[in-house]
Amino acid sequence: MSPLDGPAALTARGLIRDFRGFRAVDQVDLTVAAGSVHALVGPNGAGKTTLFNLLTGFLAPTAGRIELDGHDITGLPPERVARLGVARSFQITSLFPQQTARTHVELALQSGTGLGWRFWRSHRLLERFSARAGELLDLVGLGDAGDTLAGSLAYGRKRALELAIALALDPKVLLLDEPTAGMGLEDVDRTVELIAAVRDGRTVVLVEHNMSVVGRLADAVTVLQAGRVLVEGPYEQVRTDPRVIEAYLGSSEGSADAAH
Ligand SMILES: Nc1ncnc2c1ncn2[C@@H]1O[C@H](COP(=O)(O)OP(=O)(O)OP(=O)(O)O)[C@@H](O)[C@H]1O
Repeated sequence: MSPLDGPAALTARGLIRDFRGFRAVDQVDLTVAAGSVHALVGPNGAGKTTLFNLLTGFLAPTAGRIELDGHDITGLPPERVARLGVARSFQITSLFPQQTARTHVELALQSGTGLGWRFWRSHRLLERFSARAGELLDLVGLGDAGDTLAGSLAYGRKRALELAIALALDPKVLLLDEPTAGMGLEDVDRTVELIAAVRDGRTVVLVEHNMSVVGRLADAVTVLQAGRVLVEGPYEQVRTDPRVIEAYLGSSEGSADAAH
């Protein structure tokens, strides 16, 4: 059975977000099936990041409702949303260049929220988490980099570290914001394999521009345009939808695959 036939993990109904009169997200309905990989795609400015921020509590909606496993989480602050099991990958800017990869994961494990570094503790306390931190580093392919300073990691490995930090929360729903952005082909392939490995037992929502990555990972795709849902459905159906091709290429020729 496809996860798309099962229950929803995350839903949005009539979601609206205005910025000083400008409607960035406009009446969005979204259903993310439990256990699925669900991609959010769309041209620049379509509202993907804003929607992501709404789903994780980083922004409050102007109107509408968000449910996690059927429970209303609308308007909850990001810490609460994270504790309920929704984690997002960190941006590289939130890594501490002078701390090791292992320390980052230990701190995320001990914070219990996956959100941050506000409860800085002693190294002795952190040691409690070192075995689990090692497992998570192994999982994302950083098993050999535990003692490496985050600032010295290559770009693709920094992104892998962000993923390990997000996974420290053991989230039910993992949100990944452009996980392959700025990567060379090799790192893209590694990241796709990594996401395929960590999706087991979880729901993954990803914003992704690279349609080949979407095709390899996503069960379902929501295409946004000008803040609205243009098309939603299984990947194979969405990629050949004339409205999607039009939105990406501005003509009915070609295919969404060309829109990297
Ligand atoms: N804080 C803000 N204040 C005002 N306008 C905003 C704000 N955040 C986003 N917007 C506007 O909302 C629209 C949607 O932006 P958003 O970043 O969500 O799009 P996106 O689909 O993620 O684009 P991209 O692919 O370029 O990241 C854009 O027109 C943007 O300028």
